[in-house]
Amino acid sequence: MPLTARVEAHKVRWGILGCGWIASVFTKDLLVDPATRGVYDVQHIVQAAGSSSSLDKAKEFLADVGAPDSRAYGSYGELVADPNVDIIYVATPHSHHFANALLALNAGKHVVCEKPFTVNAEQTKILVKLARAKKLFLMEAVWTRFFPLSIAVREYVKRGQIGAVKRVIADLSLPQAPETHFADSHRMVNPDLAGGCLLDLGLYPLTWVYQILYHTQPEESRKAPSITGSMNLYRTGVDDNTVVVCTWPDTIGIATTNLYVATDPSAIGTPCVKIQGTGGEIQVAHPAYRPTKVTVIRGIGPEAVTESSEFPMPPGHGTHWEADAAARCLRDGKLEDDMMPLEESIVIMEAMDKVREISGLRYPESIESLEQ
Ligand SMILES: NC(=O)C1=CN([C@@H]2O[C@H](COP(=O)(O)OP(=O)(O)OC[C@H]3O[C@@H](n4cnc5c(N)ncnc54)[C@H](OP(=O)(O)O)[C@@H]3O)[C@@H](O)[C@H]2O)C=CC1
Ligand SMILES: O=C1OC[C@@H](O)[C@H](O)[C@H]1O
Repeated sequence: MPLTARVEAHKVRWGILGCGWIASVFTKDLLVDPATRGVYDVQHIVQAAGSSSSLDKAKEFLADVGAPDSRAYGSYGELVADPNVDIIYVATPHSHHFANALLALNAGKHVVCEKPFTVNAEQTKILVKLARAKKLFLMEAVWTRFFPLSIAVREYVKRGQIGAVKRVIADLSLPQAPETHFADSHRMVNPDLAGGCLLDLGLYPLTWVYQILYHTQPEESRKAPSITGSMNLYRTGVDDNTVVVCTWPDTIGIATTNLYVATDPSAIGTPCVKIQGTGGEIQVAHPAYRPTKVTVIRGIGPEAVTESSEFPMPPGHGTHWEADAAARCLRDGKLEDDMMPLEESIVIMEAMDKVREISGLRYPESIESLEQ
């Protein structure tokens, strides 16, 4: 038994806001015994779930995920008012994150909010300011950052194992031609729900660009890059093909996303992230949001040494690591997590704002609104 097992685990009581697909994945992950991933210092309790549709939906959700005895609510307002809930997980469409996170913070709850944090950077800044004023924990749920694989890759880069990184190319393209995959009302392509591939999928290649080229820098010397980019717009007006170019003084990151082509067309684990240094390259196998394999190529040319490492997923889908990180912050009285700092969420939101501005993609005023 590990030494840490003797210390009582810190228990965190979660309230799930919105009973859709990712809420189900996340809640099931909360219910996985943390010991199965070597975690002994925190534990998760699914205290309650709230649905804006109906009480029955919340009850069915809880029964389906395996928490039938947890408290069900037929509104988000009732959920955030539950005194037995410590932290709210916001799992609604992009368009609703700002209002839902505000609701939870104003009710005095800590918040983990699904990606992208909000529709635009100004909304994120308002949430950050409010959370700080109320001394509440706040985090964007970019689960990939918390994977042991991501931590290892950041370490390789920091230790200079591939020399100076001169370029990161990252892609998340899923062949889901919207004409055949999504009704125009679906959250992926519906402007009223802040759809489009940049906010939904592009956030992952951007995550790779930033967690390598920005996050690995000492905090005090992190600088936002200059941003340019381009988009194709689908018939509903949201993007279905986007490129973001992030330029720092001595390195460049390119993040791409597309709803028609595939990063990994023959499903052989094609690299979705290429971290290219003066002394080699790190390749992360598709998919950028849930990778399990990394290849490090040391050297360049015939002498190069190639080594692949697998990072098998422990029981669960993989969103549990971000939950563990949030729980530790609550235990330690920290208001944000070092792996997904609030300032970095803002910088990435600003990059997405910039490309939307260049390409003329603006969502309806009601959801771009800063009104609280
Ligand atoms: N981390 C990850 O891997 C993933 C993250 N996501 C993110 O999670 C969020 C939700 O995505 P997903 O779970 O796929 O979406 P779903 O459509 O499956 O679920 C969203 C839920 O939000 C609630 N909701 C509130 N208002 C609306 C509205 N106007 N229209 C539709 N739903 C509404 C509904 O729950 P109720 O009726 O109970 O209130 C609905 O079930 C997005 O931000 C997305 O980017 C999505 C997939 C994977
Ligand atoms: O976050 C996500 O990751 C996986 C995708 O399939 C999904 O659309 C997206 O929201």
